[in-house]
Amino acid sequence: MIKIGLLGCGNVGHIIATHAESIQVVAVFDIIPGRAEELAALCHARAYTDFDAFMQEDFSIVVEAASVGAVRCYAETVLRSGRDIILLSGGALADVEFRDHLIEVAREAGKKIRVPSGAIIGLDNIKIGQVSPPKKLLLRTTKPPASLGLPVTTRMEIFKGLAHDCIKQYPKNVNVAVALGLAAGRDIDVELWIDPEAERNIHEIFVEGDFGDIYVRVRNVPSPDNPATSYMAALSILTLLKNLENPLVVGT
Ligand SMILES: NC(=O)C1=CN([C@@H]2O[C@H](COP(=O)(O)OP(=O)(O)OC[C@H]3O[C@@H](n4cnc5c(N)ncnc54)[C@H](OP(=O)(O)O)[C@@H]3O)[C@@H](O)[C@H]2O)C=CC1
Ligand SMILES: O=C([O-])CC(=O)C(=O)O
Repeated sequence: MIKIGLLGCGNVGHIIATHAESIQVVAVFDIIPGRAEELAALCHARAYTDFDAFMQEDFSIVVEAASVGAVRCYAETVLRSGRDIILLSGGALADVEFRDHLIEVAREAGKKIRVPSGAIIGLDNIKIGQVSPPKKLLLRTTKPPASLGLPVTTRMEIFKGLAHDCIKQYPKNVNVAVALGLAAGRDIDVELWIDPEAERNIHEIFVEGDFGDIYVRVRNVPSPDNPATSYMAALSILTLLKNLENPLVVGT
């Protein structure tokens, strides 16, 4: 059974810890002691607020479900310790210098950085962009005001530009945009909308290239404990973990 260390005991951490079937959550880490202890009790793991002590535990992979800042703080140490890491806050990799450094560390350590599909669909074949760059690659994300904590009463665009700039302003809402860009091999255009009529977190992907064109729309149910995070993001990690050791790999 794969043993994991869970970095982040919030909304996604709870879903992973309480739905894990083919994995064992050995240790959990959060900056807030009460959160770590409560989650550890739920999944029979050990709770840590000291990262170095957490890293002494016996697990082979760290699942990050915390924040962009946590990735910057801890990912390198995880890789250097000889563990793989799954990054839900993949927005941290929008910083090219940090990304290149982390990839080099992973290469030296012989370990993997995995960025799951998270709250979006289609990362597998967007990778064709790495061999045939798309002419257009746009993500239009629409969220209800609660997801962004903004008291907006009419639909409005709050960001238009490149993913690497958007993630700086909205690190809890557009990790998907950075993941899309990592898959496609280039930064992508992003529109972020806030809509009081929207009941779901909606991601629309528009791609045009030599292959033809794509339109994908995902209408995500917000997570029960964090409306900014779509429930699908937690399911995506659970699925990644379930398939880690499967000899049959489906999708590009
Ligand atoms: N790639 C994707 O598709 C998606 C990515 N995400 C990202 O996944 C992450 C987890 O989401 P979710 O579970 O809903 O978030 P939550 O805010 O519910 O939980 C995150 C937990 O991690 C803690 N935390 C944050 N930073 C650190 C740190 N440096 N060290 C230790 N603990 C830390 C938080 O504490 P505190 O509350 O004090 O900050 C909180 O307890 C977020 O970064 C989110 O933006 C979410 C959805 C989709
Ligand atoms: O959950 C979502 O819909 C997307 C999200 O928050 C993110 O990418 O950071």
